[in-house]
Amino acid sequence: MKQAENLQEYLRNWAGGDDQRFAVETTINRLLEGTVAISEIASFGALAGDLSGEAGGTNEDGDTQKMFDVRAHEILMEACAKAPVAVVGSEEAAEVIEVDRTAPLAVVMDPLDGSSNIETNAPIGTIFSIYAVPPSDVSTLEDSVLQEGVNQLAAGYIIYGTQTSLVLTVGAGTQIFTLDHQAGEYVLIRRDVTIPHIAKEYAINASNHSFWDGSIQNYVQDCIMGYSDHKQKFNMRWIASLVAEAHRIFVRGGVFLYPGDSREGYQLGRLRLVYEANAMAFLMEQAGGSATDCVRRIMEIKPESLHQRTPLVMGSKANVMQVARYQNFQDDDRNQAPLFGTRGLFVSGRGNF
Ligand SMILES: O=P(O)(O)OC[C@H]1O[C@](O)(COP(=O)(O)O)[C@@H](O)[C@@H]1O
Ligand SMILES: [Mg+2]
Ligand SMILES: [Mg+2]
Repeated sequence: MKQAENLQEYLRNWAGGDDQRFAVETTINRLLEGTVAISEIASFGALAGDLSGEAGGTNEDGDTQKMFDVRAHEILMEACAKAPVAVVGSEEAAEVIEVDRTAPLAVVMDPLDGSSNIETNAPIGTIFSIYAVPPSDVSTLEDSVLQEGVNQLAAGYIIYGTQTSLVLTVGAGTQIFTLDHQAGEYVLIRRDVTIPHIAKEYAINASNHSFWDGSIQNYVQDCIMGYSDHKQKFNMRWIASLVAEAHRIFVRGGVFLYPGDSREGYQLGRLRLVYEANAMAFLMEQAGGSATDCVRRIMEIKPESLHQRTPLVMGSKANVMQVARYQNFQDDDRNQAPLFGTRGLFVSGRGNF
């Protein structure tokens, strides 16, 4: 399948050398062909019943695998086999998978994000990042997928929603494309997306409230109360699908939080650094937003394992910074400091943008 001319045009903004650009372009094109097939299943197949069921196993993170998770993984592995890809790290495989040791690129992917939503007909997606394989004399194949996010050559996600959209960066801004199903091509619809610096919409799974630490509880409480004596009201969303939450932020700004909490296994939250958070962080930063683990820049965290989790706060830059500021003010501070009282950090002025 030939991708739309304007996608190829964007890929020509490539800052690296010709060989690397060609390798990345080929890999993106093969992955996108795979996602067209996944999109067709999402629209016409899964909900008809054939792939919405459980596959009978769990992935490395303990999540129940759906048949569609497994099928999406297979489709994208076939895509990588047709591209200059040395190794793949996937949510749906315990270990990294060698494809062609001599090839220059490494791919990490969440083949199907939000798959617990399939039967509810909420948006699901695919997330991927592409890295250069470091020289083999200094690294193992696994090292290729355990790089800091700042080394990403390209990252993107596809959201299989009302429309199938692609959000892509090769480090030259973030672009939004929509799939023309008839032509089988992604067409550019928004060039150089800019996330508003500040917005009044937040997304968090509030059912975890009692497990959060004091700083997150305080932040969310202040969002609920609003600031400036409630004249600035916040809106709240939770779709339970990372691609859908990210897409809303690209369209109208806001902040998404999945912090660590005290549930067993959730100290570092739910999302995975290597194949979920880093791609989102690259896309957000290229659109003027940011992404942290509440404090640190996501893309500067050195991954230690493929399925490692990370807290994730992403979106409008001022909102993300504000969450970081709350990390310094725990419960005790709030009660002791007359500045906060019951009115919250927003009202006190300490948390203003
Ligand atoms: O179940 P929760 O706590 O609402 O978490 C939802 C989060 O989990 C995810 O579904 C995890 O992704 P996977 O479906 O790929 O495992 C995210 O898309 C979403 O943000
Ligand atoms: Mg996911
Ligand atoms: Mg997944």
